Amino acid sequence: MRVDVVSIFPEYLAPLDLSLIGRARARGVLRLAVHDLRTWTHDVHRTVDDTPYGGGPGMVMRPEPWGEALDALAPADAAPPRLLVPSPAGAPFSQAMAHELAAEEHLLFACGRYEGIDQRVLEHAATRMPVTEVSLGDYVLFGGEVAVLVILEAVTRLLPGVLGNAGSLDEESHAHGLLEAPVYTKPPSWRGHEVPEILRSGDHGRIARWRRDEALRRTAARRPDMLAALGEDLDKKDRAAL
Ligand SMILES: Nc1c(O)cccc1[N+](=O)[O-]
Repeated sequence: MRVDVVSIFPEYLAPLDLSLIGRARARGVLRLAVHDLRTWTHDVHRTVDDTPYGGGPGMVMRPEPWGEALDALAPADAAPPRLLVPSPAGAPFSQAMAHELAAEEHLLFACGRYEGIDQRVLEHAATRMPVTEVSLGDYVLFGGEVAVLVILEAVTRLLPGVLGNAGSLDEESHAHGLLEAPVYTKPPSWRGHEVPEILRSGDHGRIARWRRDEALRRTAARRPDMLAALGEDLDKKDRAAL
């Protein structure tokens, strides 16, 4: 997978050199490049923003640098990337979207700052590539860079060969519409708290049932919306756990 990220703060994306993402890049599973939007400015001050039409607080990111950046990173003679614009006005990011993005050949992230990017940039881009505004949640950040780190971590870990133990993808939260069950390790007793006996029984069938029941109970308590979405997918044993 090829990923390009455009930002006025490229150093914000430095964590993408670390850990599993760093290793995925070193192994060529992920070809990632971070670009400074100011590369595509031509004035002495390398201006990327201006005052908003219609008045109001703050500044808006100018269309010209973005237009040239997208022209350079998504040339007309190449297969178009999927443009992702982190924004509080975007579609909610989810594990399902992470799987969808993990299947893409080329992702192009545009990190907005200030009050956002001139809307015409997204309109023009949509004439030649898929454009998705995506939101991490209903709160306000300084810009899109932090969202890119979150999205890229969720996507990269789904790429073949990135996780040492691909099986861990099966039981984690949101993998099957439920929150994951609690986890324990040694020692069996710690500060008066014991590991549930079932987990030390060696009975893998009962352990799997216990984990499913705990996941159901957690999801019912913390995310009833997720449980409701499962609806008919719950069987009699599942319903007995609730
Ligand atoms: N919430 C927010 C923002 O305020 C700015 C950029 C991106 C996001 N977001 O992805 O949620």
